[in-house]
Amino acid sequence: MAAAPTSLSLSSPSRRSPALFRVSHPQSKPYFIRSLAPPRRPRFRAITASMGVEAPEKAFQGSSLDRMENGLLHFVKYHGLGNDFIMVDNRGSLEPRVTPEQAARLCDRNFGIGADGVIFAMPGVDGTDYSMRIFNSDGSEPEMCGNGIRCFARFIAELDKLRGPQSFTIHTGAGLIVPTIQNDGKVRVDMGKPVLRASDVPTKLPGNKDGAVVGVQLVVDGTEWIVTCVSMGNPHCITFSTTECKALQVDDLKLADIGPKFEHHEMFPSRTNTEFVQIFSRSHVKMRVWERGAGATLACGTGACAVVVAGVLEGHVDRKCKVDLPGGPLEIEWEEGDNRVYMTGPAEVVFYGSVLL
Ligand SMILES: N[C@@H](CCC[C@H](N)C(=O)O)C(=O)O
Repeated sequence: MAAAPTSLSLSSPSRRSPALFRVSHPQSKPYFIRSLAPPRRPRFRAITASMGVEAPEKAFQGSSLDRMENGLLHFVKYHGLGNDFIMVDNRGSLEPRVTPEQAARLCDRNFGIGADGVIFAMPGVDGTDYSMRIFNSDGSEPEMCGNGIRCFARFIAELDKLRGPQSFTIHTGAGLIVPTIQNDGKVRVDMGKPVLRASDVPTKLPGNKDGAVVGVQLVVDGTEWIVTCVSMGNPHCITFSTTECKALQVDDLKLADIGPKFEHHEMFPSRTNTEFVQIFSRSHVKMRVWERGAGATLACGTGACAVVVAGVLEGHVDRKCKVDLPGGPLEIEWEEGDNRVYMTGPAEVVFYGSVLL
């Protein structure tokens, strides 16, 4: 990303969203610099603010970028089924280069880059290849992120210039996670064993099945929802039905109304992610998610895993199941032999950029 640009073009001008500048150089792949919205927040400035859009070639002749290099954070924006992340190369330190407050500003879709979270690629600990930490778009720090870890694997492969199938051991807040980049570019992840004991999820709902909360009633906003609680390192509350409606039609839900009421419900001391699920068959479901700390997202990998675990426990689905999310499908398998959950899905680069913190 340090290569001197030879051309600059505006690719998506818009009044509300930040402009993307496509930067080309003969020796490198094209990359993008995102010009942020006018600097209403003083510590978060647009690096291209002084560059005239009308005369980009001239603006780039000078050393304005060089002079700004010190305060710049280089990043790559990735997404997994539309669940999008600002990926930061943090391999030099176990201390994130961005504070939770800065992360929330970077994730802002109007005043920042726009993302569901900021992910840091850090040195490994306890013999692992790498460590992953993540801040949600509200600045809170979750233990794990399923779509994020697929992006993480592709990001690491890109940083280390690795081609073809690769496996990594990643230390996360949810323990050891192992993503494998397949020949087709998709990433299959060993997501570990689901945690079901109520106090470990955590939920204050009383366990009704070997300490797990499976298909119990929870009143939210005056409706009796039937819920199952699963942790994939991070907490999930999954619902397929209410006492009045045996089969949810998820497109009918007012997610922005009901989602926060689950997230902040007193039964979830660490807040919760919530998945609303519609069953098509024993091997195919559709879900919408309200994420803790990020709101409605287009996909949630840990959520899709938790949905299949909950679906098996409630007797709705088989252990191998396709989960449709607003951003696309994930293949999930909860293996009987080792009790581990495996997730397979895509991870893609969106653009490369730099921003002044
Ligand atoms: N989108 C993620 C989950 C990110 C963390 C979540 N918001 C939480 O706070 O637990 C995924 O793909 O798993």
